[in-house]
Parts: sequence; structure tokens; C-alpha cells
Amino acid sequence: MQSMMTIDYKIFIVDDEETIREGITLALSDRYTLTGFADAESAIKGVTADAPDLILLDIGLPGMDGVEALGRIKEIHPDVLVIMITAYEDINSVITCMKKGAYDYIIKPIHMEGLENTIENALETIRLRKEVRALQERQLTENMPCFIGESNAIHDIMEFITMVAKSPDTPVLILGETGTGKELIASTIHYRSPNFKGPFVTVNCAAIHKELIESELFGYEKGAFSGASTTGKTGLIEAAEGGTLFLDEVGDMGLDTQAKLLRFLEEGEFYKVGSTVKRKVKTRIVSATNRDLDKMITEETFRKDLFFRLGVIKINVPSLNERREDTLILARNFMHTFAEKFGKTITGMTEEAEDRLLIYSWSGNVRELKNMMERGVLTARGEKLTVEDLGLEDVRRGEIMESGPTGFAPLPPTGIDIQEVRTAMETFYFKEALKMAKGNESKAARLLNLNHHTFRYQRKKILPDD
Ligand SMILES: Nc1ncnc2c1ncn2[C@@H]1O[C@H](COP(=O)(O)OP(=O)(O)OP(=O)(O)O)[C@@H](O)[C@H]1O
Repeated sequence: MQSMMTIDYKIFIVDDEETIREGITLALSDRYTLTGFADAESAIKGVTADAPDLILLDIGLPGMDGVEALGRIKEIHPDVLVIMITAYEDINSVITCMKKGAYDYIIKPIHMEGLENTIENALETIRLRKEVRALQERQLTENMPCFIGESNAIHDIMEFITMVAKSPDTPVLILGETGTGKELIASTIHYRSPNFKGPFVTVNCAAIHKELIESELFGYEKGAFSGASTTGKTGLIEAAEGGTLFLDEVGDMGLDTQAKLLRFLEEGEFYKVGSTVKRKVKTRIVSATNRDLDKMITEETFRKDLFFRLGVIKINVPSLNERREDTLILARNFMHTFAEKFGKTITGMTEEAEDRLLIYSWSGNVRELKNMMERGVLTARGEKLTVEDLGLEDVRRGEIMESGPTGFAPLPPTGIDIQEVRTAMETFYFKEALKMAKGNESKAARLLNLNHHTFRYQRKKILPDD
């Protein structure tokens, strides 16, 4: 999804060859603000004074070389993306730079089209980071629930939330597996709705007995049924007046209650159990379920008309396995939160621990990751969380293939073209690895258990247009 926001990106070009600095400036100055530096020392001063978004950094510089400069730049501003410029024979230095956190590299002689693509990819990463961070910072300063993630899916959901929050009368239905953050999304919608000052009330329809749910939702008059309180009761719909009623596990609601809920959604009116007095309440309804409502409609256990009414706006939340690029940012965030909560000094995770988090199959989604980080921080002995702290000793490469959504299909009676399947599989996993590693080739190579050289060689063959 393209952003409406125009951002003026600042790029430094650090190369001792004047022709390269001038050539790049000439080609790109209509789109970006470019500043050239002939050596690393002056570029570092520039970064300290006013950090750019992106740096094109030559490795073979006089004085301090690009490899050392990269380390210094990352210390001053870890978020600045750096694309290394290198002569082909310098491939060992490139590997070192990728390990030190360079975003990508380009080889001399520079082909302008390739350079522009690499820059555009880097800037897209920056744009997404900036937008999501701005939203997240606002949520934090305003003490709102914070929805974390960098994937396109999460970015789209954040945009959707902003849009939905502006129309408080529209019901929202959130679909997704358990632990994907449906309740968090519901509360984010609520807290970002400017005109809604009432409370956020949650009802877990699966936890309340089917017989009782109606009186819980709509309330009851005194003596409405045996066992009812003598004073009667206000229902949750009324309790959420001017705010949001979150119907969690709405798929577990009985058919009788579904009919009454539908009437409330259509007319904004309801009766307390045992009452003949019509009541009117303005409450936003957000519902969620991890059940297959289409199937339930076919089986006639969920009303089709209610499904359409609840889901005027539908949000599908992908599982964590489908957006693995969010794993580390979520893990690091939970790690810092729990370290602060438990008063522990934890500075990060070992590289091996992060690699295992990336290949783990998350059946419990973000909730499982959060619990794992809580346990890990609590029991950790050192300053860096290890594979053992996180209980990931048994996670092996291949686990995803065995249990994840990409499991092999059965061999059809007509047979298959194994060569074609192999090519499709390689293309799929190379793309996935690059996506998950955010374009960092060394990391992508590790995810495929290849060394960096082999990865680069095969990438050129498998993804020639990439
Ligand atoms: N993107 C996210 N950023 C930060 N925390 C998240 C995110 N997604 C989920 N969480 C956290 O993970 C936990 C589970 O999320 P939540 O309860 O919203 O999931 P759910 O989809 O409603 O689960 P269920 O279907 O089981 O009710 C919560 O503690 C929530 O704060």
C-alpha cells in the first residue's frame, strides 16, 4: 500500500572518487537531498551533526575504510541504513559489512538502474519504519495499547484501524487465529476513536454459559428468572454506552442470542430480559473469532445475516508464521518490557537464539512468543538471552516444513514435474528468506543453511530479476 505521506529523504554518498559522487548526485538529486563526502571521517562528523536516512558507503576509502566507518556509524545511529559500494574482489569485506548490519551492497562499476532499485527498497523499509514508529510512539505517549510490527500486513492493519476509528457506528469483525492480537486491535480501535469517551468492555462469549449470555449482554429486570438478583442488572451493552463492546469468540454465541444481537445492531434498541421497556444505547460493536464462520454458516450454527452485519468492516489478522518478519521486533519489545518489569539487565539475544525464533513454528502466535520471552527473561542468568533461556534447544531447521502451512501436497495420480516443483520451491524459499531477513543477504543465507557465497551465486540464478 502506498503512503499518502511524502518524505524528503536525505542520502550521504561517501566515496573518494569525485566522478562517482557527482554521477550519483546528478542522477538522483531531483528526488532526494544528497550530500557527498570524500572520506569517512568527514561523513561521520556529518552523521553526528545531522543523521541522514541512508548512506552509500565505499569500502575502499583512504584513511578510515568503509568497514570501520560502518561500525562507527551504527554506534552513533543504529537506524541509519547503509549500502556498501565495493569493488568485486572485496567480497570478504562485504561479508563483514553485512554481518555488521549493512543493508545491502552494490558492486562497481555502478549501474544506475540497479542502484536506484536498491535505494528504493531501502527507502521503502525506512518509510514503513517511520510510519509505524510514529503511530507506536503516539500510542505510547498517549498510554494506548501498543500494536507492534513492521510487516506490510501489520502496516495495513494500522492504517485500517486509523480509518475505522473515525466511524464509530460501523461494526468491525476481526478474524484470525488465537493469540494474533485481535483483542489488542479491538482496544486500539477504541482508544483511537476521537469521539468515543465511554469504556472498553470485553465479553468472552465462550466463557459465559449459553443460557446466561443474553442476560449478561442485555441485563435483566428484578425477578426476571429464578436465581436473578432482586435488584436486576445492567447489561454489558449498556455498560459500554458511548464506548466499545468487544464480543470476543462471537462464534460461540447461541442462535437465540444471535437473533437479539442482530436486532440491536440493526435498530440500536433492545429489551432487558423480563422487561417490556425498549432501550436505546449507542455502543460500537467490535467482535472477533478464531472459528471458521463460513463453515458455521453452512452448518447453520451461525446466522448469515448477523455475519454480514457484524462484519461491515472485516480485518483478517495473519498468523505469526505468515509474517515472520515481525518475530524479532516483537520479541525484542517483549524482552525489554519484561526486563524492566522484573528489574533485570538484559541487553539482547544471542544470534543463535534469534535465528531459532525465526524458524520456530508459532501455533500460539504472538501470545506464545510473549509468554516465551517472559519466561526467558525471568530465568535468564546472563545479559543475553540464549537458546536455552528460551527453551528452543529442540527447534531444528525443517520444523516449519513438517508442521507449517507449506507442507507438501500429496502426489497426484497424474504425477508431477519434479524439476518444476524444485524451481518453484527454491524461488519461494529464497524470497521468503530475503523478506524475513529484510534484504540482509548473510542473514537470509543462514536461514537457508547456505554460506554467503553460495547464497549470492544461487540467488542470481533463481531470482535473476531481483
Ligand atoms: N502486534 C502486537 N504487538 C504487541 N503485542 C501483541 C501484538 N499482537 C498480540 N500481542 C499480545 O499478545 C497477547 C495475545 O493477544 P490478544 O489477546 O489480542 O490475541 P487474540 O487474537 O485476541 O487471542 P484469542 O483469540 O485467543 O482471544 C496479548 O498479550 C497481546 O497484548
